[in-house]
Amino acid sequence: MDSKQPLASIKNVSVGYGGTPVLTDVNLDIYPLDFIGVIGPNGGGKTTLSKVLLGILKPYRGRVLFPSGRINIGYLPQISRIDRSFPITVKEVILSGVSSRRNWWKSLFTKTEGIAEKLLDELGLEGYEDRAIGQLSGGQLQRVLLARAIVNNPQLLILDEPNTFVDRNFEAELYKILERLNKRMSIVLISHDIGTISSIVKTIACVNGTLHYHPSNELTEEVLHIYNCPIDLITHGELPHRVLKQHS
Ligand SMILES: Nc1ncnc2c1ncn2[C@@H]1O[C@H](COP(=O)(O)OP(=O)(O)OP(=O)(O)O)[C@@H](O)[C@H]1O
Repeated sequence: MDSKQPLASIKNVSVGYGGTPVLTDVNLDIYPLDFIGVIGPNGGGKTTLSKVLLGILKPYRGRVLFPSGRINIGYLPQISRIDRSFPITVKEVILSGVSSRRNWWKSLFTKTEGIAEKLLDELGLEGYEDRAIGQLSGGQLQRVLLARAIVNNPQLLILDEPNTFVDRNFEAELYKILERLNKRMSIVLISHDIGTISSIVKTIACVNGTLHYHPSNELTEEVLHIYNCPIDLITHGELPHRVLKQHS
């Protein structure tokens, strides 16, 4: 694949809800094997950015282009949006991702046998395929949702706050998994946890009504100020710790 050609290209996009823009004049190119951390204050438009990439929201102005042709995009939604009482097994959740971007008749003839088990092995959840999702811990459910997001072997994986509700151990494991996946797919990682993500992402986008792209993973207070990205960086010991400013 030509790494000079973006997989996805957001061009001068303005988008929002009910005619009111949330994001204005956004530009972003996503290249093969990019790993972009998306940060910004609550309500700044991070999830809206992912919806416009996924084609769920249509821009008021501008366009989202896929210069190298149509691509598969995997999506890990915020876990808080998942109804855990829904009676569905781990395997059913993972396989529900298989047909979502294919024609129904194609999916009927696609060999799915063993795919869920293979992904569960890869993510350290072997033997969990027949469990109901209500019987999983937050970290286990995140892994299952990640398996669903990558079941189509996407070129681009978008994760919306995957570190919410997970403990520190799983968080470290998740980042290792993402580093491994990044060898075969581009990743867009939305997170409040700027201190931690800045050590694994390659570049950063600050989203706060518009988007400022920072072509490295090093962020200082000064850079955040220039980008008008109201996030405080506070250092605790070795790991930079972060606190988001409240809505004004
Ligand atoms: N379906 C919707 N209808 C109307 N307004 C919405 C809808 N979804 C989001 N919004 C509004 O759009 C703005 C941006 O929301 P979005 O979820 O993109 O922000 P975010 O940066 O992801 O926030 P957070 O960090 O809290 O997840 C917010 O003001 C939100 O209230």
